[in-house]
This record gives sequence, C-alpha cells and structure tokens, in this order.
Amino acid sequence: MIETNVSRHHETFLQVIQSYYQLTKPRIIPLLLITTAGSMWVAAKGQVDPLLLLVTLTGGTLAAASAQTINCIYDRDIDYDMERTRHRPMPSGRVQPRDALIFAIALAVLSFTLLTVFANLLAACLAFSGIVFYILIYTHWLKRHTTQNIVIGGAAGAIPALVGWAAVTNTLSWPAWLIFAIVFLWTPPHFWALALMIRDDYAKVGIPMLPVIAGATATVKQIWYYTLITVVATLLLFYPLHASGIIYAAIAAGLGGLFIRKSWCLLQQPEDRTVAKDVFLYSISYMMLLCLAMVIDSLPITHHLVSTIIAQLHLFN
Ligand code: HEM
Ligand SMILES: CC(C)=CCC/C(C)=C/CC/C(C)=C/COP(=O)(O)OP(=O)(O)O
Repeated sequence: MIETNVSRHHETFLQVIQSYYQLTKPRIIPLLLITTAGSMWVAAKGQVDPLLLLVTLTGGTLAAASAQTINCIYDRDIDYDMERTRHRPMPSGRVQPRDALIFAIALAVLSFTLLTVFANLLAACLAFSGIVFYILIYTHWLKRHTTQNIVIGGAAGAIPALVGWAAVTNTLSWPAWLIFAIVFLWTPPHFWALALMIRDDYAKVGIPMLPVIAGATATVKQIWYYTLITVVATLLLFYPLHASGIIYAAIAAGLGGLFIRKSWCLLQQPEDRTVAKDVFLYSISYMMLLCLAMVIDSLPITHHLVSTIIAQLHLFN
C-alpha cells in the first residue's frame, strides 16, 4: 500500500482532467513531436500535407501519452520514493491504477485507429511498437536492471522519427534510419547529464543509472563519446545521404560544435552539477533546433534561395 502526504482527492472536475494530463508526462511530448515533424519534412522534401501532419502529430501524441501513462502505473512505487516524482498522480493516490490503465488503453486504441485510417498501417504499427518497447523493454526489463537501460531503451524515444517518415512515404529508407539513429545517440548525453544532477534520487530507490553505479567520471566520458558520435551522425544526413542540404549542414555543424564544447566542459568538471545542468538544458534546445534546421532546409523557398546565391557567385567568378 502506497502511503502519501498529499491530497488523494479531486475537488473539481478540472483537477481530474489535470491529473490525467499529468499522467502523460506532457512536457516531454512536444520534443518527440518535433522529431516526428522534422522527419516528415525531410521525407516530403519540404511539402507536407497539412492534414497528414495534423493526424500524425495527434496519433504520435496519443501513443506517447499512452506509453507514459503505463510507465507511471508501473513505476508508482519508485516514483513515490523520489522527491522529483512523488507528487505525480499515481504515487499521490489521485488516480487508481485500474483507471489509469483504461485511460492508457483508450489512448493506444485511438492512436492506432487514427494513424491506420488517416496515415497508414506502417506508421500505426511503429507508434504501437514504441509503446510496447518503452514499457516492456525499457520500463519493465532494463530500467531497474542495467546501467545501459537508457542506451537500449532510448530506441523507444527515437521511434517517433520513424513514425513521421513512414506516415509520409509508407516505407523506411536510409535517411529515416539515420534520423532515428541521431535521436538514439543523443539520448545518453541528454539523460546522463540529468542523471548526474539527480543521481542521489536514483541511488535512493536502487535504480542502476550510470552515474550511480559507475560514478561521475565514467559517466562524463560516455557523454563525451556519445556527443561526438551524435554530431557526426547529424552531418551524414547532408553527406553522403543528400537528404538535407547545405543550410541544414551549416546549422547542424554550428549546433554540434556548441554541444561538443559543453560536453567537453563537463568532461573537465565531472562533479559540477551546474555544468551537467547546462548540458542537459542544451541537449533539449539542440534537438529542437536541429529538427527546425531539417524543416527550414527542406522548404522550396530555401532551395530557391540557395540556387540563386550559387548562380550569383558563378556570375562574379
Ligand atoms: C530512454 C530515454 C529517455 C529518458 C530515460 C529520459 C528521461 C528524462 C527525464 C527523467 C526527464 C526529467 C523529467 C521530469 O523532471 O519530469 C527528461 C526531461 C526531458 N526529456 Fe527526456 N528522456 C529520454 C528521452 C527523451 C527523448 C527521446 C526526448 C525527445 C525527443 C526527450 C525529451 C525531454 C524533454 C523535452 C525534457 C524536459 C521536460 C521539462 O521541461 O521538464 N527525452 N527526460
Ligand atoms: C512512438 C512512441 C509511443 C514512443 C514512446 C516514446 C517515449 C514515451 C519516450 C519517453 C522517453 C522518456 C522521457 C523516458 C523517461 O522515462 P523514465 O521512466 O525514466 O522517467 P521518469 O524517471 O521521469 O519517470
């Protein structure tokens, strides 16, 4: 039985809505959708059908919300013991597991139906596999058992990029897998920087996050390697894949340079939680701006501008 020191009861209907909303961990979903959108724009070469975009982002939101809700049910014991998570609706007793499960199943069914009917079966199956992977592989199997939990489990967070590509093309080609790989490789620096800041919480509940088991020095080394590989991976979209152009490549190089610099600072000061916080916060802006660069680069007007500039340069030569 989970004991709690916060109110177990909803006083208004709005509070009920708020609790179910919180179960979906809504602050993470926008970035997942941004990776989906970036992938869609590259796949559609800048011309995305607005209705397909709306349907895919809605289906992706419902799938991610379903996955997060089931994660909240499963992790309610450890969530109660950690300061950061103890006020969530499950550990505080405001939502019962059975009700949350019904909510999560409804979200998953809605997501699958919407994507199948208005996008395609491949996109629907990928989103559904994201839910299954996040729950079975990450939450159930890896999270409580290995320091590599978020490396392998990070694949769930990279699936929205595949959903976006599949929704547009009904297939998965090399650029789709590369965008998947970019999010996959970015996840360890993103998460381990945060885990360095809150490692005491994870230690308290026995979750084997890398900083808890291997220490700060080993963790920052891993963050450094993953940052380098992530930045290299982002450039492969320009060359040799030619899925994005020079504007994307320039922005990716600039953003990547800053990511590497911040990660280097952390490598020098493994115990400094302010530097870790800086890497964590930057990792979010980095992914957001990288996907924005994919979108801007793919737009026909950008192609037009780049061609005009190249033509002008030829005239001067
Ligand atoms: C296994 C993979 C991942 C793990 C374990 C992880 C873990 C976390 C945790 C614990 C937080 C703090 C949330 C809180 O304080 O409630 C966080 C924040 C965040 N994560 Fe991740 N994350 C992962 C992958 C991703 C992915 C793939 C994305 C999106 C592409 C993402 C986007 C975000 C964002 C935007 C925040 C900040 C939310 C805020 O404003 O508080 N994460 N992540
Ligand atoms: C297509 C599809 C449905 C994909 C699923 C993507 C998904 C839900 C990614 C979430 C990644 C994430 C924020 C993990 C944190 O889990 P945690 O349990 O370690 O975080 P916590 O400590 O805050 O509870």
